[in-house]
Amino acid sequence: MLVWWTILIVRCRIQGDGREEALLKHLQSLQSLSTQETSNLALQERSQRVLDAIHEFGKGQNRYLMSVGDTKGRQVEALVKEKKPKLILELGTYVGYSGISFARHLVELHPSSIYPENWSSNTEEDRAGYISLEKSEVYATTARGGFKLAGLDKVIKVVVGSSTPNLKSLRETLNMPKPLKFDMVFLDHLKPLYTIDVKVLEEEGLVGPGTVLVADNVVKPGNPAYLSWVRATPEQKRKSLQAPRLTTQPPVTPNPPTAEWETAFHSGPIDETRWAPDEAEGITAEGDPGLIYTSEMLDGWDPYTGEKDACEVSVCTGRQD
Ligand SMILES: C[S@@+](CC[C@H](N)C(=O)[O-])C[C@H]1O[C@@H](n2cnc3c(N)ncnc32)[C@H](O)[C@@H]1O
Repeated sequence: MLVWWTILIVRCRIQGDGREEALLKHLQSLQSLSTQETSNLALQERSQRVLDAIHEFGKGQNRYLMSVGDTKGRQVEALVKEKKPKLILELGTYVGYSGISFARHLVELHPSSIYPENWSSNTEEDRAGYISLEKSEVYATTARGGFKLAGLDKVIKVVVGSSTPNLKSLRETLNMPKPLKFDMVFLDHLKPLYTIDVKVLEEEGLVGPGTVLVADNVVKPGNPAYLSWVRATPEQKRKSLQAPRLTTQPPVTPNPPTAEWETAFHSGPIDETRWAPDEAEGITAEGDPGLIYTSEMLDGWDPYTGEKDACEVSVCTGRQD
């Protein structure tokens, strides 16, 4: 488990070894993705061609791409169609696979909404759109290229920078007046940042009753700190916040077996929810412990290795004062 954490952390920190730039060149060279070939296609078919081409590229030697993949991706797509979110936030764009998979449904679901190119425009308008945060400029460039080929460059806005400080200022960046919030958030960036970043979103009112949180990789490598936060009751969360914040990282623990979740929660969310990693850049947050989520795992598997993995889907159903 520790090995997986380490691999994922290292993977997520690096700017790539050139495979992501190579992917963009490859996509742009494919005749099947040229404007000539795709301009008459429906959005679903056009975007699917790009997804298939990304997936095929990732099968090559030393070309593993850390995308959500087909099985988990389709489950989240079904959720998008069911919940009909207007505003979706993604943490961790990478080369854009998940962005293409999920954002392509927005246009069909909300054909008469405005997809602002410039988010500083009129805040009264009925906005829909997909905002994706990515730390690496290199990955963001590849993703933007893919979004254009898929016909989604007007629907998806990529914000480049580190998640935690950018989430703090996101309401301002997007000129989103209160109480406007995200209807869906897909967390797929640095795993130890999930908990602190959700707490920042809760504090900023960018998630709240009605929001659906979807967190990838909660089995491989596992994320007990995050699961503790979204599965705890308001009482448990309030109690845990009375304990002092941790200044050093507690030992990384695997997900407890299902039968032991209750015990793990017995005295509030486990220790890691009170610790923020260095990558949070000094930002701390207590979240909004009054928010109530119903939370469960959607089982799936890794697109290339076939290992079991899952997304945690947490629907915020209300607030207890
Ligand atoms: C697993 S990949 C995302 C895969 C993508 N969602 C998909 O399914 O196609 C994780 C991404 O998170 C980015 N990342 C890591 N730490 C980040 C941070 N603090 N803020 C924003 N992005 C970060 C990495 O650069 C990487 O592109």
